[in-house]
Amino acid sequence: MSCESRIPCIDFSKNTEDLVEGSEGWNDLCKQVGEACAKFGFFQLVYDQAPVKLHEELLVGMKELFSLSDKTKEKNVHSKPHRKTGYLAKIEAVPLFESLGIINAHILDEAREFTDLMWPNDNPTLCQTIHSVAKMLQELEGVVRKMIFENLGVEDYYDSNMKNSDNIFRVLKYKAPRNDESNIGLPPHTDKSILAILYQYTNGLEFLSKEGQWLETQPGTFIVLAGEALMAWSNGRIHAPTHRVVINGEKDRHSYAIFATPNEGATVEIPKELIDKDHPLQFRSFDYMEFLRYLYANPHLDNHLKIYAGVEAV
Ligand SMILES: O=C(O)CCC(=O)C(=O)O
Ligand SMILES: [Fe+2]
Repeated sequence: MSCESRIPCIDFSKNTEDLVEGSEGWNDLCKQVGEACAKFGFFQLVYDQAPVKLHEELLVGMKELFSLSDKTKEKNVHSKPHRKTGYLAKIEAVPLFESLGIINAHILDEAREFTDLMWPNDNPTLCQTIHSVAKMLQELEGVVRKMIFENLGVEDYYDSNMKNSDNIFRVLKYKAPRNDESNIGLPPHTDKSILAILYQYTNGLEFLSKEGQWLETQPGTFIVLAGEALMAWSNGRIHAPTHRVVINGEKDRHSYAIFATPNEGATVEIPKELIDKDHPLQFRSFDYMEFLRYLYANPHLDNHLKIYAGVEAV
């Protein structure tokens, strides 16, 4: 799989040894991942170990899922304050967009709870598919996070950081716009999560480069992107990129993603090792769920994190 040349592309499949911690390949990947996350905040990830069949099965299941009645999909109520764990649709600002989120679907019982809710008569195939994909992405996210921490020299924080996070697996659908509708599937935004790993079946996801250009990504590879929780935690060393979704063509667009986020009660606190004369403290410690509550209570604001937890330079 080739990548757009202006976008960092990191190959995890070249050699299985590369994913063995401490190997030469691992150290090289840590550097590539760390640099891409600092400079761009995202990269395309080649990971051939992901069976093509799994993406195809999930797409079939996703279409089945989205064709259920609204009443059924609305049963997937979000766990507060994470709106993204529930059913999101019919939002005025994003009329083409629809999504269903499941918290910790890498745990089989959680995936089953979701499919049982949608299909009281069972859908064991989709339950298994969701679980397998979420598990693969959850593991992959853990590897990427470890590489970032190693590259920043703060790997001692890795275990507690992982322990204090959850993941949200989401399937997303964007209706093809009618002639009189805008083709913006999701307007420009930054994610509030730690890291997301996303797969798009058709193109449409675009990133704003630091130079102000929109960069298109290709379908068929995983895309890793950093969110504001990681940007803040890293004292601004990791970039949380602005991105948007544009619907090209006349077909509905589907994607799926895992979003790692701090869990209930978790505090985002910058490690002391990442604060120095050249990198003064940018954010005070904050409770992540409280931040989300603030965010949802103030939808009219921009730059929530800076206002909520930013430390003025002295
Ligand atoms: O569907 C996509 O490609 C992107 C979704 C996204 O950016 C989000 O859910 O935050
Ligand atoms: Fe996003």
